[in-house]
Amino acid sequence: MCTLEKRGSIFFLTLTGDDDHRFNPTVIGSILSALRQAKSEATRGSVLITTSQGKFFSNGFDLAWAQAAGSPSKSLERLSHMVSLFKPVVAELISLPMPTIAAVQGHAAAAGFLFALSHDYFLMRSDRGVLYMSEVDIGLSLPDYFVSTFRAKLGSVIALRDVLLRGEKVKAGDAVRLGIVDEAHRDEKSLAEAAIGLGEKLGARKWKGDVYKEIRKSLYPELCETLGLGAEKVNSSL
Ligand SMILES: CCCCCCCCCCCCC/C=C/C(=O)SCCNC(=O)CCNC(=O)[C@H](O)C(C)(C)COP(=O)(O)OP(=O)(O)OC[C@H]1O[C@@H](n2cnc3c(N)ncnc32)[C@H](O)[C@@H]1OP(=O)(O)O
Repeated sequence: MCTLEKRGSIFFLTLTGDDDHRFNPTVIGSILSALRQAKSEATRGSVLITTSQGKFFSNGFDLAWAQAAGSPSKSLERLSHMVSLFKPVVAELISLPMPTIAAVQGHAAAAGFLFALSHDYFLMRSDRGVLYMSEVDIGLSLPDYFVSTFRAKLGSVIALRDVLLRGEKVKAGDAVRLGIVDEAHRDEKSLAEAAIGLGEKLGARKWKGDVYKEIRKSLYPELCETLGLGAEKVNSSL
């Protein structure tokens, strides 16, 4: 499950527990509620930092839950259901009226990688954890919003190929080199310190949340179309 706590101007969304933080309908629902709570409480200077406890940031959708459906067709229905449920999570992050930071302290695979990548800033520890899009290895196609997010966020065709078409397990140093991750930090403590430091620096700018989110959305027109996010009126003021 996840928790949301506010310390100063920073909202901390944490996937709790020492499991691999698989996304099933219950977990997805709790993440969505947390994001909507942060949105409702947002003020100028608010920032979101998302992290997890333990060895995993998230290992993606809960395939065991899908496979427990009792038949291949029902398993696919459950998987398709998770795909549909998770799309609003990405949409909330892309339209959240505050800067967002993913502090990835462990493995981020498949939908877990997508979750991290849906944040504005992506920080990772370098001593543990890999980024891995396993779909090509496990024979699953990629939903449209997965592809749109990666195409929006990864500027390099080499990175897109290595991650999505080659299923590379990418460590932090290589992820920085490929332009996937902003910063690699030697361990969990320095990662947390860096994420909070960045959050405080961004929060101090006191940006207007509705302007911030509309500028963010304007950067990713294909992704916003896939997510069904239209442009919204901004109350600009001088
Ligand atoms: C109605 C029907 C309509 C049809 C609809 C159909 C729908 C179709 C759409 C399908 C949906 C597609 C989208 C799917 C999304 C999903 O999320 S599906 C779920 C996918 N998830 C997975 O596949 C899980 C993938 N995870 C893994 O494979 C592993 O967990 C892992 C991430 C690779 C981690 O493996 P693990 O063995 O646990 O790793 P470790 O033991 O921690 O590490 C391995 C070794 O590497 C060393 N290491 C780790 N990190 C580092 C580092 N940063 N630096 C150095 N070394 C590192 C670690 O120490 C280990 O080394 P050894 O100890 O020496 O082995």
